[in-house]
Amino acid sequence: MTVPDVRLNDEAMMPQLGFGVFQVSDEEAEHAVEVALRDGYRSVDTASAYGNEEGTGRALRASGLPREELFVTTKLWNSDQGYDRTLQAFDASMRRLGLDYLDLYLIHWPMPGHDTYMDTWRAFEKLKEDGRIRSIGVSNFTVDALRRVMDESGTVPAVNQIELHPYFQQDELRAFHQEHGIHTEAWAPLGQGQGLLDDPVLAGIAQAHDRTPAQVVLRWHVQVGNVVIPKSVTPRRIAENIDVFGFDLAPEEMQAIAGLDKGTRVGPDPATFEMA
Ligand SMILES: NC(=O)C1=CN([C@@H]2O[C@H](COP(=O)(O)OP(=O)(O)OC[C@H]3O[C@@H](n4cnc5c(N)ncnc54)[C@H](OP(=O)(O)O)[C@@H]3O)[C@@H](O)[C@H]2O)C=CC1
Ligand SMILES: O=C(O)C(=O)[C@@H](O)[C@H](O)C(=O)CO
Repeated sequence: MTVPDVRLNDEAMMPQLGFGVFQVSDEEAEHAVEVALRDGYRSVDTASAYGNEEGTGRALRASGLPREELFVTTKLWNSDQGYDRTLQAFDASMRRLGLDYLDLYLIHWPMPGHDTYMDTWRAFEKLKEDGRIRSIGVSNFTVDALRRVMDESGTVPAVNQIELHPYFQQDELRAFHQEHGIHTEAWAPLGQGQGLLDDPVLAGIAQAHDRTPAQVVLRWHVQVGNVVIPKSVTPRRIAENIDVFGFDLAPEEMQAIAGLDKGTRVGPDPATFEMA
């Protein structure tokens, strides 16, 4: 299974579908990433906060795949924000991953009340200038935080990784990303497996294509243009989730899914999430 790439605003290419490892132990991540890489995934999304960078790194090395065929993302946790702390946290993540460069580094949350994301971003720019990171981006950033990063640094984040699924479609933020050349990456693309996958509209579309509701949701993301990083530790689902490039949703099916938006999150609100 080959996944198409998207071109980021710094000209780097990123697979449109990757593999997420939130809420997966280090050992489980090693096994799940090995399965995913065998099934054709080439992009992996981890974070220092997930506690599984080491297992992820072991699986990447065990795959024997050339480094340039892999796209690895990790994230700077909230308690490491600030210029010097970021440089140290990056080194620690790279040691755990066992990599000598990173494809994409994200500020995990803006924590606007702490007011440290600008210093953090300057460290990201330095790491990119030094060739240690290919692309720098953010996660859970609001329009206000994105504007400030762009206005004060002059650098446009390559990616904003945000909660996004049919029940929480983020039209306004996606439009802002499009206007400024920021790529939208969807976390919890399957709504974290809660409720969404039982939706009767998705069930009907899935039945019409002889696919599963999860495949329909992931196909919707792909056709909308999002980068997606579904997580699973179940081998059958890992294979199913990457098998979404052999069918198309019709305009009326895309429209029906657009109509499912409830504006309800499964995760924290970035405007107020300050956990450090
Ligand atoms: N930047 C951020 O703040 C955040 C980033 N993320 C990133 O995004 C990734 C994806 O988001 P995540 O929160 O994990 O949620 P997802 O939307 O990917 O859902 C994962 C859940 O769905 C289940 N599932 C997966 N595939 C299927 C399927 N085909 N059919 C039915 N159920 C399925 C999984 O079960 P099982 O594993 O048991 O198969 C798991 O319970 C994370 O792993 C992480 O990398 C996530 C949260 C926040
Ligand atoms: O998974 C992530 O990447 C997250 O940041 C979230 O899970 C977040 O830490 C959270 O949900 C805390 O309750």
